[in-house]
Amino acid sequence: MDYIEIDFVCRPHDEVVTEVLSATLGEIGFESFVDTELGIKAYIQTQVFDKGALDSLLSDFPVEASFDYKISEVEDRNWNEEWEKNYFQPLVIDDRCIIQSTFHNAPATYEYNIYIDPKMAFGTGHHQTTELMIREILNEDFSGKSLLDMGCGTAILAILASMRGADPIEAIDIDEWAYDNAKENLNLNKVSNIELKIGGADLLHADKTFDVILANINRNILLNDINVYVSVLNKGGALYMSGFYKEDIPVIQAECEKNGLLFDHFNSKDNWVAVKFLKN
Ligand SMILES: C[S@@+](CC[C@H](N)C(=O)[O-])C[C@H]1O[C@@H](n2cnc3c(N)ncnc32)[C@H](O)[C@@H]1O
Repeated sequence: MDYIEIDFVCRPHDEVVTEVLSATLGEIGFESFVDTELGIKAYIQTQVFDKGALDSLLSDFPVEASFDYKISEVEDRNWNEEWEKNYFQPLVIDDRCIIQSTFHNAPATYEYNIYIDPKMAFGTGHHQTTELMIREILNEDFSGKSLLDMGCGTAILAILASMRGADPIEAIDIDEWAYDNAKENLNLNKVSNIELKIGGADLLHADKTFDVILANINRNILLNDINVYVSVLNKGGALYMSGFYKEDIPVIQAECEKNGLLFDHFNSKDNWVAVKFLKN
């Protein structure tokens, strides 16, 4: 999948401006953000990028600030290598779970030892949303529950859910890179009860339903697809979602309630949230 990188110079360059900028860019499809000396770099899938939407966002920016930006295309391979070298270090969550790559040699002495070679796929645990979802999985009993990991990326959540007893599991991602990478990671972790598929919510049908659905994607895709997720969620089942900010909870909650779900709780980190809803 091709990505566009936008290098923003922010004036003033302070935490409020960069946080509001990444939050509002997230609303128009930007997926990841890296701090730089003068502002941030933001990444979006080429096919989702809309320059008009970006310019109107900047001209209506809610905080006193001005911006210069430079757009460039990012080659998959360079992005991947740079990212792996610079950002992916072994990560321990709650002293229970370690996520590392095969090129790390951290001790694998935790309750859950996960190996992820991320390539271009999203999901090493380092993004706040992945970490929040991991915490949700660590805190729930998934034994014997059928589970769907929608937007699986590296399949990190499905792999941990499998280690926590979920079975059977389906993991779906719209991105071919993610599919290929998830397949490698299932082999690396010797997990054999996860069926991988490429696609979106159109792959979900009422003849195959789940006790648990995990969906760490983004606000707009979730809002669009919640009704489909609910249609394949069993009675008494749980829908966990992340990929959006605290201020998005009311609109996500309204869509869930419209589809008959009940709010259970949310968790947050750096303004990102993971939420849990139940189907009665
Ligand atoms: C934020 S990443 C999450 C990856 C991983 N589940 C995690 O928690 O780290 C979102 C993933 O959703 C995928 N995705 C985007 N739109 C989707 C859609 N409509 N249906 C399914 N997957 C989608 C992306 O390709 C990406 O791998």
